[in-house]
Amino acid sequence: MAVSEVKTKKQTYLNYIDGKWVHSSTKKVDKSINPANKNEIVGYVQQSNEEDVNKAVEAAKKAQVNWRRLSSVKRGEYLYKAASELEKRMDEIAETMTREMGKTFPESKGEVQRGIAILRYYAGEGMRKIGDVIPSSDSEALMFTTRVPLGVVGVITPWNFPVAIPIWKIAPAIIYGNTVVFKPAQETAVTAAKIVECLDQAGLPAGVVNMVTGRGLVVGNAIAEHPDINAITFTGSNEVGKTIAQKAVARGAKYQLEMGGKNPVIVLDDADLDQAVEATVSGGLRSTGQKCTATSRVFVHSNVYDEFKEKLLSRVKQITIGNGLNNDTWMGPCASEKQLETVLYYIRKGIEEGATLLYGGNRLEDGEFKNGFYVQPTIFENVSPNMTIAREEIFGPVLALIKVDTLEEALNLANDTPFGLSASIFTKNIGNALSFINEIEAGLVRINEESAGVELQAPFGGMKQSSSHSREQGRAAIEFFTSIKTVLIKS
Ligand SMILES: NC(=O)c1ccc[n+]([C@@H]2O[C@H](COP(=O)([O-])OP(=O)(O)OC[C@H]3O[C@@H](n4cnc5c(N)ncnc54)[C@H](O)[C@@H]3O)[C@@H](O)[C@H]2O)c1
Ligand SMILES: O=CCCC(=O)C(=O)O
Repeated sequence: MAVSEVKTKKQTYLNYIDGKWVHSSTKKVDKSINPANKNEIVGYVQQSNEEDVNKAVEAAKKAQVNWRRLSSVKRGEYLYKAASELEKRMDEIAETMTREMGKTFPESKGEVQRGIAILRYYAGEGMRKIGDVIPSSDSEALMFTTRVPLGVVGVITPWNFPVAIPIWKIAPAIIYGNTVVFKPAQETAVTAAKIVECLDQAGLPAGVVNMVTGRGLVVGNAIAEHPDINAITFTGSNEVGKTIAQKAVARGAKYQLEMGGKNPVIVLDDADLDQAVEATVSGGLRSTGQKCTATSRVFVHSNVYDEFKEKLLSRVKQITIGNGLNNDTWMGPCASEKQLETVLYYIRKGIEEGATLLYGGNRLEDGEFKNGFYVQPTIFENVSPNMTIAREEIFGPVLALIKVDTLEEALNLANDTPFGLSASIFTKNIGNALSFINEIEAGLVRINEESAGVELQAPFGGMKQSSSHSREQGRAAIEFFTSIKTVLIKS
């Protein structure tokens, strides 16, 4: 909700433009609230407009030349310092993340640790090679490739990994010599401001990273359309991603999209069922199912279906739900009321379309849950491939069990989706594992491991409509954030 001229003891977080913390031109702020208790305000964040984006782009453009002329080794030193700043504030920032979007404190802390490791990884990247010598057909010539930054990069991020995703975009962008205009999800803009504080504390030159918070339709759109933003890296929904791609193409900007998933797990009859159950629960329900890599569809071989189902139900019944700051909470609330409504919509849809609700399905509203956006972990069976819950991304703690008789049937059904982000199989048979690796349409292929979880040094991204076919993280990031120059020198 927009609040004008708020007078409050809660901290108001500002935009960060040209090395300074500044109010937005609108003088309006949004409340960032705690999904575990909607009456708790975590902070106020700027509700910015196009004018603020213009100022940020101007600052980023001005900073770009000096930044790109600095050696990448020197640029890396700023990232090492930012990592140390983040490390000093690990608990505080993890707590803010839990308060702002609900994931449990240990998960938040793990994510901040991941952010620190990403910063250090890309700091080291400043010392790695950026080109190759290629033989020329002219024996008198030297031919090689080098890489140059793209210029100003727009970074647009979602709320579900409010530390890791911004850092895995901003760190490679700046190590390769780009400057950044960063627009975090408004739901987690306080956490984002704290990351930017760490970059500021690291002494990053003014204008290298700028942050403008606000609504997607206003600030995000202004970034997508700005003629001086040379590239946009976006993570979020398919709906928004596609509009950004169209706007980028229309003005010749480079773009990168990481979007949704409908991630399958296949459990064959030779699987270790305890391992498969644990991975399904962890991959599907941690972070309240709000990961693009979350398990959503579980294809179980008919020979072990009943046993798997019983084990799964008994494990899910042990899940403790509550405020993510409580030590004994395993699953926190949905990140927002909107997200809770989306999850409840899909649960209703599943029931209406004839799936069998095996467990959960309800909002929790009594006692400690009264003011939060809590939903039970939910399991459906008798889900047919054409049902909405088998086709659309839910982004909540909902699993659909589907019985199959063969690996081939499981693969056909698993691939029957527009998405292709992550996929797992549980089997002890190497032949089945190899068939899965070859046939599954997913960017992340996991054998006897949950569908969620990403290693920062490895390429990350999806096939089909889960991504724009590029990859983030690890060395793969260089492909998006730089342009290749092929140089030929002759005396
Ligand atoms: N593949 C991945 O790596 C990955 C990771 C995390 C989340 N996601 C996806 O993100 C979605 C959930 O996140 P969300 O609800 O924040 O997504 P979203 O698309 O609503 O928002 C993402 C970002 O885009 C901004 N935005 C919204 N409308 C915009 C517009 N018209 N123009 C420009 N920017 C706009 C938002 O303010 C936010 O910063 C899910 O679909 C999930 O699968 C994907
Ligand atoms: O939500 C998308 C990112 C997924 C991720 O980082 C993970 O699965 O750990």
